Amino acid sequence: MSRHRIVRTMDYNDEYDGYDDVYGHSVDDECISPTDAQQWLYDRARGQQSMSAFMSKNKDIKEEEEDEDDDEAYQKARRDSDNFQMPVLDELEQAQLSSCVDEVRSVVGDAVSERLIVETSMRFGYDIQKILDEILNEETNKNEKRSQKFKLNNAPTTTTTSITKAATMTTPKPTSASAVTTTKVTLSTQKEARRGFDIASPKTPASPVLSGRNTPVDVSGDDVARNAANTFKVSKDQAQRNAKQLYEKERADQKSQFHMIVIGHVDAGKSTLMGHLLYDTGNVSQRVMHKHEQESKKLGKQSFMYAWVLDETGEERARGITMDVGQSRIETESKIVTLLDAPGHKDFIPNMISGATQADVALLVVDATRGEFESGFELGGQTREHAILVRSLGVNQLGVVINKLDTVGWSKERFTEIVSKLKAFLKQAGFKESDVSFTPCSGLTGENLTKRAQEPALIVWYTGPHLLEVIENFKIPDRAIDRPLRMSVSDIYKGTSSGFCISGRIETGVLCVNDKVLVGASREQAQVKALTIDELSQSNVFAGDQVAVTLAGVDVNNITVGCIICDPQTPIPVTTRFQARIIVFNVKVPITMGYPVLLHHQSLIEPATVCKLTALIHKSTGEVVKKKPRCLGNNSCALVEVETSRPICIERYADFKELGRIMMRVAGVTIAAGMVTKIR
Ligand SMILES: Nc1nc2c(ncn2[C@@H]2O[C@H](COP(=O)(O)OP(=O)(O)OP(=O)(O)O)[C@@H](O)[C@H]2O)c(=O)[nH]1
Repeated sequence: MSRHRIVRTMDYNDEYDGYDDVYGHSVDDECISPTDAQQWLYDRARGQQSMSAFMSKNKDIKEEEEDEDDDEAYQKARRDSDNFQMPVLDELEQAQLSSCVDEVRSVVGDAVSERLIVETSMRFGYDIQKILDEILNEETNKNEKRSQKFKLNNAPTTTTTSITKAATMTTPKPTSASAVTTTKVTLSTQKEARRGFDIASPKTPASPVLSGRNTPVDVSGDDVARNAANTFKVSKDQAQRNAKQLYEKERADQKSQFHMIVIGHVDAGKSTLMGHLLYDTGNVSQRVMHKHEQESKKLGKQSFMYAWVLDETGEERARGITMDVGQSRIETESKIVTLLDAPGHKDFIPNMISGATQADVALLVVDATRGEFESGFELGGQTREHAILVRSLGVNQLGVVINKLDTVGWSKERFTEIVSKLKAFLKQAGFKESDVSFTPCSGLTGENLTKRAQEPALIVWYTGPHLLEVIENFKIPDRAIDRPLRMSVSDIYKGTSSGFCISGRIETGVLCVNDKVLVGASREQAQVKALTIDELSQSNVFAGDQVAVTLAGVDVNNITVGCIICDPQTPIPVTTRFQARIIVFNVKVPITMGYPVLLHHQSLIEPATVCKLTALIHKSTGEVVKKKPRCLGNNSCALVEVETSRPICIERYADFKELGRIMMRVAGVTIAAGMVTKIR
């Protein structure tokens, strides 16, 4: 079984709309994630040997100087707050008011008086958007006046920095004494001023969430212009090729293929289920299975013997969790299915996303054990987040596996309870009822995997298909074979012959040996020397295929994971700025202008900022509800502009659905998903 970053296809006909209503509830997580903790907490393991050493290293940090005007404003706000008497309200209004005050405070910090927040909240009927608008506008006006006064007083020597600084307010400071980072909302009237806080670039090391990923090489505008100015000559054969005809000729008599990702909360039993399925379908020999059994027994981990088929690394086996996407293949009567076993632990969600970008369909595995389903689904687990992520990435067929039913005595009631909860959620998440199935099974005992149910307690109420039939019944998504070539690179490695290899998925079009292609944002030209699928040499590969390509004529340093290979005759746009329609679903601090994020696009992870909030839009109708909102909270739908630190290859969703989807993550949490509407 191999392990790598794999492939995806999707149903191009299906629209993105209609599943966004649930985003607000999707990925709640009350606990602090390890990545958050890293940001805020003192950590001995990070080389801070002792608290005294830590303190002495940091003793030179100067307290931030406050501008006199800021100080004056702050003192005024304090006096105002100190003298303010809370109005007498009934219980309900009191609760509305205090939650409003808390939320406003989390955006504006301490520099605004309690009186102003309370009065504005009551004036605007506790509508948080209007209240923030009013308060922030008022502050901006004040700052404008202040900076004009400042300009008059300092007319000849005014500098941008001094004005920006005069108008800076600090937003919620972490309560931990050891916290060293401050989040800022800048109310400057200067256009070029940015709001937000710095995040580590993925270039900086070694968080597990970024492992194995590269960001694009730094491409200067000159390089792009020079390469774009080149005229790319392709052969007559490449220029005039009829991709559909070629596909018919080559693939008509072959079994259709698709990629299936297996997702779900940690320990739901995904690897065990897939390992057992592979064994029962004859894809794992008895000898190998016996070896896993003996070795896992020695370590006292026999219950993981099937999981070991896909969890191949020592660390995964020792920890009993999947860390990267494991890949394998099964053949059914009419189909060849590539299985992608995703990690369930939230620290490895970027790996799961990378796998999901390559999947055509998904199996969502849930643990039926009492308490376990609830912690995966209701208590901030990954069941919801995974389902929403795969849907955001275009997967629209979902097989739900109600697993470990042996732990609840094959109870029909438990099965029905779980199905009804998931049905409602998945519908809101945008899955059509007809594209979702529910199958009871046990990955450990093998019940209902490849044979119809045998277990007496199950057959009394279940007569439906077994898991292999469910997989067999997935519809093959349309392949965009007659579109221009786009291939997203998910891995780069040294080939056996000359040149080097890239692997990834052909998103659209066709690619043939000897074709000329453009590589990544630098648009350097390269030639295809060889093509393989599952190590078998090919002359032509098509949309939907996961391939390895040997390239020549290009500098390996100009290719990175996440970059796109395209057709020289219709190159992919390269940009640092684009507009997207996003749905915000899990932000601790509302998104304001300058909000830093990690942008996920296919396998690319790139630091970016939300540089403009263009409009709040209605989730269902798409109408503009409000132009230029000041901030975006959970569950809001908006048009925003995103700026990346380096040029990236991206498409509009309307042109290439498969390359027009994005996701934004902050501190290990997915905060928004959306689609690209304009490229600047
Ligand atoms: N009783 C019972 N236990 C199961 C079943 N399936 C898996 N398990 C146990 O659940 C534990 C976790 O199984 P895994 O297959 O590693 O779970 P996973 O979802 O792949 O875990 P991650 O990939 O790390 O998220 C192991 O101890 C399995 O033996 C089942 O159907 N019944």
